[in-house]
Amino acid sequence: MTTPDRRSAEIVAEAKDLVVGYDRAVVGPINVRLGPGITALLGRNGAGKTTLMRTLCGVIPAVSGRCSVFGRDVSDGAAVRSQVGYLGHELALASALTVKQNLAFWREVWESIPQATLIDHDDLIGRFDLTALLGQRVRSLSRGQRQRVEMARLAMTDPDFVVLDEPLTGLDPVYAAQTRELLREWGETRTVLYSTHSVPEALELADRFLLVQGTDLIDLSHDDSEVTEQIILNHLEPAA
Ligand SMILES: Nc1ncnc2c1ncn2[C@@H]1O[C@H](COP(=O)(O)OP(=O)(O)OP(=O)(O)O)[C@@H](O)[C@H]1O
Repeated sequence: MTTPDRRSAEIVAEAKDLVVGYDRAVVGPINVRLGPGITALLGRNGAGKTTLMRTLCGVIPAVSGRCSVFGRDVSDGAAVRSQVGYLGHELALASALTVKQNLAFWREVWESIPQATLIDHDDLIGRFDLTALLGQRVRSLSRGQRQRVEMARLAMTDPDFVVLDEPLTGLDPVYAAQTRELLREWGETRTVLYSTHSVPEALELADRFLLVQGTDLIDLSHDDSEVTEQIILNHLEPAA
C-alpha cells in the first residue's frame, strides 16, 4: 500500500548525490528523501543495503555526497545521531557487560548530549520485556534476546529516523510478530527504513519500496500503481 500524502508531508532524512562504499563505490550517486512511514529496502545479497543504511546513519562516511536528518548532516555530531536509531549486524553492546550495565552506559552517553530526549528507564525495560535479562551478560544471550536489548538501546533516544538491517531475520514467531508490531507503531509517526529479503513481509509492512539494483536505488513506489511481488522480483538482478 502506498501513502504518498504522508510521505511528502515531511522530509526526515535525505541523501543528495550520495555515493556509498568502501575503497570502491558500491551504490550511487543516488538522491532520495524519506519521511514518516515504513520503507522497505530490498536487493540481492551483496547489493549494498547494509552499506547504504550504515552511511545514512553516519556509522560509516559517504564516499561523496551528503546525507542529512532534519536538514543536518549525519556526520554533524551526537545531537543529530540521537535522532537516528540504527540496528545493524554488528553489536553495539559490550558483550562482557550485563544488559543493565550496557543500558546504563548508553544512558550516560546520551545524558551528556543536552539535545537528546531520553525515554524513562523503567518504560524501556517494560516495553522490551527486559526485566529477566538485566543481570545477564550480553554474551550469554540468544540472538533474539540480544536483538531485544539492541532495540531498547536504539529506542532510548526516541529517534525520529529508525534504520533496521534485517530486523526480522532469525527471530522466533512470537518475537517476530512483536517486532512487526513495533515497526508498524514506529511507522505511524516515525521514518522507518528497514532491509529484508522477504518480499511478502515487505509487502505486508511497508508503504514504500526501494530496491538496490547495480549502483542505482530504484523507487518502486514512485507512482500510485500497486507494487506486487512480481514487480519486485522483476527488478532483482542476478547476484553480483
Ligand atoms: N567493510 C567492508 N569493506 C569493504 N567492502 C565491503 C565491506 N562490507 C561490505 N563490503 C562489500 O560491499 C558490497 C555491499 O555489501 P553489503 O553488506 O552492503 O550488501 P547487502 O546488500 O547488505 O548484502 P546482504 O543482503 O548479503 O546482507 C559487497 O560487495 C561487499 O563485499
